[in-house]
Amino acid sequence: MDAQFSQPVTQLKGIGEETAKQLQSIGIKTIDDLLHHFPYRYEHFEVRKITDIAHGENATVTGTIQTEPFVRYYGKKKSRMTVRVMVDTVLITAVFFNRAFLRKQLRRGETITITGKWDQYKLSMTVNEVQMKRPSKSNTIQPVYARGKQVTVKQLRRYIRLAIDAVGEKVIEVLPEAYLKRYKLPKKHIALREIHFPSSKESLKHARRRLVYEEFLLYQLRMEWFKRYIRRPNIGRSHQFSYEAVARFIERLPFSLTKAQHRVIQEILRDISSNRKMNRLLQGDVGSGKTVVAAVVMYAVSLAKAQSALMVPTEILAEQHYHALQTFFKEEKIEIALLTGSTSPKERKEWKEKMEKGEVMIVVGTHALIQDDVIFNQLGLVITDEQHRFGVEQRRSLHAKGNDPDVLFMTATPIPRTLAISVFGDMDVSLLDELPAGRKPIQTYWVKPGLLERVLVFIEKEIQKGRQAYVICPLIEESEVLDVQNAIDVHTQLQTHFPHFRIGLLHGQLPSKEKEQVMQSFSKGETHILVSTTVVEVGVNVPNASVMLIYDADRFGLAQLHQLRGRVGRGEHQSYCILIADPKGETGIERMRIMEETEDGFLLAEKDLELRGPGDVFGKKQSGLPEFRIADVVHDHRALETARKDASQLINNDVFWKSEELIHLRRHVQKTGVLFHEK
Ligand SMILES: Nc1ncnc2c1ncn2[C@@H]1O[C@H](COP(=O)(O)OP(=O)(O)OP(=O)(O)O)[C@@H](O)[C@H]1O
Repeated sequence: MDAQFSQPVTQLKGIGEETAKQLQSIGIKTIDDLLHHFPYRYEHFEVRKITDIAHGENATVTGTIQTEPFVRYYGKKKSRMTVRVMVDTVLITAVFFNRAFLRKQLRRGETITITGKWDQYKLSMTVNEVQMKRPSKSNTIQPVYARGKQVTVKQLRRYIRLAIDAVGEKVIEVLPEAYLKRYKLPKKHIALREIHFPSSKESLKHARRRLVYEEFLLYQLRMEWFKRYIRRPNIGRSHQFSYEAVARFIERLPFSLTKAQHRVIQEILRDISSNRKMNRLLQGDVGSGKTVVAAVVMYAVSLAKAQSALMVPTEILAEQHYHALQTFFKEEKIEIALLTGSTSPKERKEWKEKMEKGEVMIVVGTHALIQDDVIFNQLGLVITDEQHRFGVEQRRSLHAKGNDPDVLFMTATPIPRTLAISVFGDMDVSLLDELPAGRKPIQTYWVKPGLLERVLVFIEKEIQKGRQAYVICPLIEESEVLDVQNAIDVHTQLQTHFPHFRIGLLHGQLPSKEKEQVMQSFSKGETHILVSTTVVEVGVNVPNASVMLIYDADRFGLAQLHQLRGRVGRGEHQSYCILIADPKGETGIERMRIMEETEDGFLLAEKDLELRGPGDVFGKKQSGLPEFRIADVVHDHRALETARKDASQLINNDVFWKSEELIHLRRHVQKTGVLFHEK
């Protein structure tokens, strides 16, 4: 970033063309690249007293060599070398495997520092690391770098040392003095030196803090700049409608809205009535009632004589939303269209004509909505539900159908707020953080597969009470490979077990019509149990269902389990989620426990992130999370939040555009080609 260091590495004394080539193989071209090639971990060598080290522990000691090395070879390459070393007042044996080449250096009387595994009974240490001297301090921390095939960590350390020494204090300080003071952050040149060659744990911590903050601040400044200035000329349509009419519509709904629903509706209505294009993310935990929010907003848009499109990822969901909207709009004279892959050509033609003429104000559909031949008369609002499932391309093409329509993304995937900001930083976020009144907490139990019989007895009782149950089996196709329960088998087993119950089977390979029928009959209460793959994960709403049984639960992400669990507890009945799993590792056990303990989707998502990393929560490819050089959006989320606030303050203050001190930040912001989000 700093102009003076954008020179090639060959400018450093000691780095020739050959080395430069090797460095290039790991993406290092300039001095600046070298400076910012941060260690991904550190090795800590803390010299300890031999008497303080427990048997089997890995530790570092220093001592004097007492004997000549003794080497024994096995075959051509293998060797075991021992040497006696006086450490403190204990004579120990240092054991080196396959390092006979060190023989000449291990001279009697020399001081060495060794790191390895201590055997208290044999008084020996199996050595991993050796330094032929006493360390200058009792505490040394060595950086470990990501390296290529051609460059070793040792070489990298040397080259980076060259770069650090060459630039010295000349590194440009991008952060304003006031910020350094406020957060007690070291200056850039100190932080760079300490991150590569820490003088203590403490100074390493501060160096990292500083670099993380800087990285986040620069990122957030670009986001804010984008939000305030780039987006500003993007003037959307101002939808004019009567707030009273909307209030009356809300009055007519079959239930009264929660406070959160009211608040979120206000936020969205304000957006659509302003002439700034809306770009908003509505996050609501499972069952928080997002559909009705969408209905109210679409109603308002229809009052403004514009059309709305509600795009959902599956046909089942499209059907369901369509039915829900019909109940909400039952007393209105507003026609609603349903457009999915299984809409008949005749119906499709009719709907399309009506949409083009502007006779249909609300359209619900799957990706069938975005085909080229679908033309809107006056598309004013696009709502996409579960946006993670749509590719950017699909969304873009729907937006393109309107004259810059307002956009609302709805998601039940609980993205922790900080992540939401880093992913969708250029969006406003609304939160539905309240469940409708009268919901009882879902009771979650984790059981081992051996207890299945008892679980089935329990399900039987619930069905006798008039309730229904879901049974989820993961992945129909890959059952052999992954050794998962096969939905078809489970369906057959259950039919044998419960001959008097009607049991439906739902999976992705069924023809759409059949899927729809299966879902409909479960929805109407005609089937008692629905055996399904994860197709029902998103959005399915059958309030009478009170049991969610999940096989092989440890194969799912927590966020996904939470989604599945959210299919029950949607009415007034006490509901249960039963997780069948036999996780082997600690993490797996921990995950099942967390599911038992918490029902808060956001907390779960944070836990999931901690345990598995963001890629796994959102699916590696579609995670869309920006990559940072040193910062970690999960672990450093506080810094991310601080940086976001600071960035917003800076950008909105005139001083930012004038101050001499802020020139470097300003330059950074104005660089183009950094806005990769949804543009
Ligand atoms: N304020 C309310 N009072 C009572 N019931 C409500 C309220 N809001 C929504 N509901 C009902 O709660 C159920 C869940 O609502 P909805 O399907 O919109 O949830 P959602 O937020 O889309 O959840 P998910 O992401 O799990 O699908 C529906 O049956 C809906 O009619």
